[in-house]
Amino acid sequence: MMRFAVIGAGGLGGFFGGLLANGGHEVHFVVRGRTLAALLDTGLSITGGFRAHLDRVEATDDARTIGHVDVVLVTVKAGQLPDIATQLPPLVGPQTIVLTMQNGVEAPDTVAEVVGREHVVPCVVRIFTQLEEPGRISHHGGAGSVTFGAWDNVETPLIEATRAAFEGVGISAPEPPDIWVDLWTKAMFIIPTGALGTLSGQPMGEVRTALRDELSACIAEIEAIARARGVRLPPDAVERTLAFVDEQPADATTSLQRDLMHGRASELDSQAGAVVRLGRQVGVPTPRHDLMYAVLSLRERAARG
Ligand SMILES: NC(=O)C1=CN([C@@H]2O[C@H](COP(=O)(O)OP(=O)(O)OC[C@H]3O[C@@H](n4cnc5c(N)ncnc54)[C@H](OP(=O)(O)O)[C@@H]3O)[C@@H](O)[C@H]2O)C=CC1
Ligand SMILES: CC(C)(CO)C(=O)C(=O)O
Repeated sequence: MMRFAVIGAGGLGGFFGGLLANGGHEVHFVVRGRTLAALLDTGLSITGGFRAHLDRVEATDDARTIGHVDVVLVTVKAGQLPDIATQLPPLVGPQTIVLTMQNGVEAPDTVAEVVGREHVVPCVVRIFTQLEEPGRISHHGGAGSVTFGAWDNVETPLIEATRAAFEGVGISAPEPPDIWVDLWTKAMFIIPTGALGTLSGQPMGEVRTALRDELSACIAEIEAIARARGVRLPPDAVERTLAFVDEQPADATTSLQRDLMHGRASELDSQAGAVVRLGRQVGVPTPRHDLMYAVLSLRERAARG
C-alpha cells in the first residue's frame, strides 16, 4: 500500500483520492474551508460509473502535519497552483513524486519551480468528474484513463508502483511513450474546442463541422509551438486531433466552456492565454488564439467580478 497526499478534493482530487483510499491506500487530503469541514464531518462519496463511500477520510489544511509521502496528486485548478506552493515542500522527501493533473501545458514547470523537476511527473487525465458539493463527486462517461511519466520519460519503480495503484482501483494508467507528446496532444484538443465552443456557444458536434477550418487552424497554432519547443509530435498530429474531436459525442463541451457559459471563472489563462504566451516565447505567431483570448478575457473578467 502506498502513501498519498492529494491537494484539493474537487472533481479530480476527490475522485482519485476517494478511490485510492477505498482501495486501501493511505490517503491524506490537503484541503481548506468548507471542504475540510465536509470531509471531516461526513467523509467522501463518489457516484456514477465508479462508486465509493468513505465515512472517514484523513484531511488537513496544513501539509506539515502529514510529512513525506510516496506520491502527491496536485489537483487544484491551474490558476490555483501559486496558492498551494507552501503546502508542497513538507510532503516531498528525496523519493517523492508529484503528479500534476491540470489541463494545459504549464503546470509541470510551475510545480517544478517549487519542488524541483526531478520530483515532477506530468500527468494527463482523460476522465470526466464533477464536484457536486464538498465531499460529493460524480463521475460521468466512460472509464477513461490517466497517463503520466517522468520528466525524462524514464520509468522508475515508484512510477510503476503508482501505475499499479491506479490500475488496482480500476483506473487505466498505461505508460505513455512520451508524456510531453501526450500533454500537448490533449492541449491541442481541449484548448481550441473549448475556446471556439465558448465563442460560438456550440458543442463539439457543431464546432467540428461548421467551424472545421478554424478548428484545424487553431490546432495547428498549438502544434507549431509544441514543435518549436522540441515536442516529438507525429507528423499528422493535427489530423489525429481532428479525428479525436470527431469521435467525441456531438453534444460534448469542455470544462472551460461550461464554466464561461455559466458565468464562472475558468482556466482561460492557462489554456488560450498559455498558447499566446508560449507562442511569443518561441516566436510562433498565434493570431487566432490572440483574438480568442482577448475576446474571452472580457467574459473571464466579468465572471471574476
Ligand atoms: N474534472 C475533470 O473531469 C478533469 C479535470 N482536469 C483538470 O484538473 C484540474 C482540477 O479540475 P477539477 O478537479 O475539475 O476542479 P475543481 O474545481 O472541482 O477542484 C479543485 C479543488 O481544488 C481546491 N483548492 C483550490 N485551492 C486550494 C488550496 N489553496 N488549498 C486546498 N484546496 C484548494 C478547491 O477547493 P475550494 O472550494 O477550497 O476552492 C476545489 O475543490 C483542472 O486543471 C482541470 O482542467 C483534467 C481532466 C479532467
Ligand atoms: C473533456 C475533459 C473532461 C476530459 O477529461 C476535460 O479535461 C475538460 O473538459 O476540461
